[in-house]
Formats: sequence, C-alpha cells, structure tokens
Amino acid sequence: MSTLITNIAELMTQDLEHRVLKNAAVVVEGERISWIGAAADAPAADDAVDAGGRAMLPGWVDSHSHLLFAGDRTAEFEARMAGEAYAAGGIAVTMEATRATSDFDLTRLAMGRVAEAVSQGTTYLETKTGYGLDVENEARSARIASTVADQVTYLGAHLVPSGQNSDEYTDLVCGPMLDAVRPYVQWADVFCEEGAFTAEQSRRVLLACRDAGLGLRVHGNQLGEGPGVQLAVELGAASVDHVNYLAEQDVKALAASWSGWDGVSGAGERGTVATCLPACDLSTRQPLAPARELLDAGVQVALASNCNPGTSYTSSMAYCVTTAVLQMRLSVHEAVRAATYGGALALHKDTGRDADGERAVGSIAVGHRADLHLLNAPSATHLAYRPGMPLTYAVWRAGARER
Ligand SMILES: N=CN[C@@H](CCC(=O)O)C(=O)O
Ligand SMILES: [Zn+2]
Repeated sequence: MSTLITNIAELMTQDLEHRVLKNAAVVVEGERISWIGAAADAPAADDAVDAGGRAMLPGWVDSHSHLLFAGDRTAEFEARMAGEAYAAGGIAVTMEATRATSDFDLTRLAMGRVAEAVSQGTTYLETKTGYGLDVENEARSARIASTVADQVTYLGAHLVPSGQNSDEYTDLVCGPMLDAVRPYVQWADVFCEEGAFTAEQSRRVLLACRDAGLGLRVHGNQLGEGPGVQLAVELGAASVDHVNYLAEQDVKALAASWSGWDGVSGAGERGTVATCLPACDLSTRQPLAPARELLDAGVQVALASNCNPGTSYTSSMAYCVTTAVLQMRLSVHEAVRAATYGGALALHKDTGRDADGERAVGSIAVGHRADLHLLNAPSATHLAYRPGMPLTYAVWRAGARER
C-alpha cells in the first residue's frame, strides 16, 4: 500500500544536505519513505493526500522524557514560582506516588502521555525509569516503559532514597537493579549533580552499565558547573542533557568529541550530543542552556521535552522549538533540526540499513521511517511566528496516520 502526499508548500527534510524543498511531495510505502521530490514529478500511488499547501517536517524525536510516574507536584511548582529554588529532593515525592500505583494505572498514565506527545507531532521517543528506585519498582518501570516508548533508559541513579547510604545504593544500582532492568532497556543514565550522585558514583554506575552492554547518557551541569559533561565525553556517552552551566573546557570537550564524525556524510564516530531542555529551564528558572554557543563551537545539539512531573510537565516539542528560536537565538531550521535529527543522533537512530528494515528517524529521506509532521501553516517559521498555536495538522508514525 503506497500513499502520495502532495501539494506540500515547504518540505523541511532535515536530511544530510539540509534540503528544504518547495512545492514538494512524499510517497510512503508501508512504514518507509519511498520517494521525495517536486510535486510535479511525483509517481502514482495507491492513495493520495492533498497537503493543501502546508509545511511538512520530520516528526519530532523526543530523546529525553520521564513518563513513568504517578502523582502531582503542583505545590512544589507553586513554591518555585514564589521564589524557591529547584532541588533534586522532589524526586522522592514522585517515587512514593509511583510505587503506590498499580501496574495497570502506571501503564495507562504512561500511554496517555505518549498519546499526548504523538498528537502534537512526536513520532519517536525515549523514556526513562527513575521513580521506582528499588529493584522491584525500577524493573517494573522498565518493563512498562518498554511497552510504550521506542527506547528505554535505566535511571536507577536518579536519587538516593532517604535513609539509604549513597555508596550502598550505588552498589545496588550497579548490581541487582541493573540485572533486573537489563532485559527492557537500551541506555543507562545518571543524575550527576550535587544532591544526587557524585562524579565517582556516577562513573561507577556508567561503567557497570557499559559493561552490561548499555549505551550511556548523563544528566549533567543542570544546577551548577560540575563534572557531568567531562564524564559523559570521557566515557563516550551518546548525550549529556541539561548543560545549563558550562565552563569553556566543557564546550571544548563536547566539540572535540565530534572530530571523528563527518556531518556531510553522517559517517564516522558520533560524539556526545548536548541535549538542551528549554521547557525545564523555564520551569525551574535556570538560565537557558547555551545552545547558540554550542552550535557555533561545532557541537551537535538536540532539543527534548524532559517531560516529568518535577521540572518540565510538558511533552510539547513545538514549545521547545519556539523557545529555542525566540530566546536561545537558534534559527527555525536549526531549532527544528535539533528537535528531529539532533534527537535521532542522540539516540543513535540517525542512520539505518534499509535492507533489513533498521530505519533511521529524524529526517525525511528515502528508506527512512515514515515519521511525518504536517503543520497547519505554510512554513516551519510559523512555529516561532505563532507561538503557542496548535499547529499540528497531521501526523504519520512509521507510515500509519496517527492524526
Ligand atoms: N534532573 C533530574 N531529573 C529530572 C527531574 C526529576 C524530578 O524533579 O522529578 C530532570 O531531568 O529535570
Ligand atoms: Zn531528565
């Protein structure tokens, strides 16, 4: 079954050549993109959709979310808006509520959040454990997450539950807890920050998880300058996320990590993506991450929602893109790229082998997964020009029309 989507006013491919086609068309065959080009040259297909002169982008790739949770942190948010600083301790409130929730309800909550994200144009998403914080509850979160998200990250090292010795808890994260989550997860993450895990504890967790075959990610440099970025780069993490407080040597290390990668061909060894989380920065009143400086230094940047009940209770990637343009000085093309191709790079899904169906996401190219986002606007610029407007008109996820 093939579908021709034609009369696309602007097709922002976010492919390796950064092509933006005018008056374009796309053909979807099953779950893959089989053709793109000028509408006038489009081949026939079984079915046709008139895009009505709207703009099309790749679906958003949300490479950082925490969707496995129950409960509410409105009071903490209100206190913050009244001037209190964010501190990692709030994670324990969500841990209690999550542990007290049945499998059925936790699944339903997570599925509802994924549905919200997809309805706004997200077509590929990562989510994390991190509100279970004991062997049984981390394994349960990982298992449920694997049924609702495209990729799952183990974040047992999110907070040391109160009353526990931090080194003993770190041993648990590196041992029995890791064994229990291992069948369900592709990545491991650690909250390397004052009040959470030290550099030494973070290193221990990351090395144990790497030995177990997991890819690495780090929550780093969120609340102050610290060792997170350097550790992430040193251990070859796929991303370091937050990056609000960066020293000059952090930016240099991130840039250097990309020296073996060729952005023109997408070949070579990927470095560490700097993932910026603008919705979180605003909700916690932290300085916005220096995405402009990072891009100018040659770092690959992703934008992600960080959807979670404490610091960023939104899955709106459009909001992140709008903020990146209006307040972080990215161009619309750069911001959309960070929220699509950048996320794919951070999840190692930017390339694929068409022959065996291992499909790339985050850009519109032949053989890639047909993850498409049609805006109710003639150009992607409207994402920043009309902030807060409901611009998602249609969504295809792996070739299936979701909206
Ligand atoms: N910073 C660490 N973890 C989450 C917040 C967790 C919470 O406060 O519940 C984040 O990415 O912002
Ligand atoms: Zn996070």
